[in-house]
Amino acid sequence: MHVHAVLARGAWLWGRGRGLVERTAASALSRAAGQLRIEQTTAAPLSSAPVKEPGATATAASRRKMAGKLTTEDRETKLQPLLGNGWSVVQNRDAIYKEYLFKDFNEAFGFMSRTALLAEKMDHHPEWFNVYNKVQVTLSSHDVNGLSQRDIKLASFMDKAARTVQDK
Ligand SMILES: C[C@H](O)[C@H](O)[C@H]1CNC2=NC(N)=NC(=O)C2=N1
Repeated sequence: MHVHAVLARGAWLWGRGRGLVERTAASALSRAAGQLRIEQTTAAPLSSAPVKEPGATATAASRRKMAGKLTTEDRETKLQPLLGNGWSVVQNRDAIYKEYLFKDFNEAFGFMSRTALLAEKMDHHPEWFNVYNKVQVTLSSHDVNGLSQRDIKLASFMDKAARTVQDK
């Protein structure tokens, strides 16, 4: 083969090789994107699943009561245990506050991820602030402008989630 023909064939093969690499990379990317879409599709029903609240089988009257502000009795029986576990009542607002400290960002974010899943299911979201290993949380129910049973439930869950990620 003439030297030019060899060079031309070499260049053609090189171009083909590059094309193959690019096509392989592109199909890997689209597979990854496809997986992402699948994950999003399968995750969607979970996040929009109806919430099974503890009061789901209660009467309409008791359901209304559960959704409302905590009563004085609730505050003694349900809020007190949280106040003995790092939560404090916010000044000038019917809300509770706690600061969680983790080993690192990974632990803090794991805690936030676990919390986010329940928060979305409950349609009840924490006000929170994270820097590195610290998560500051305020809980209150905007619709009743104060503390409700939902804050007790979310606070208790967050304490459990924090212990779970810290034990790992
Ligand atoms: C429209 C929507 O259901 C409400 O805004 C939800 C969303 N998340 C919420 N989160 C909190 N913490 N309190 C609420 O009252 C509340 N209400």
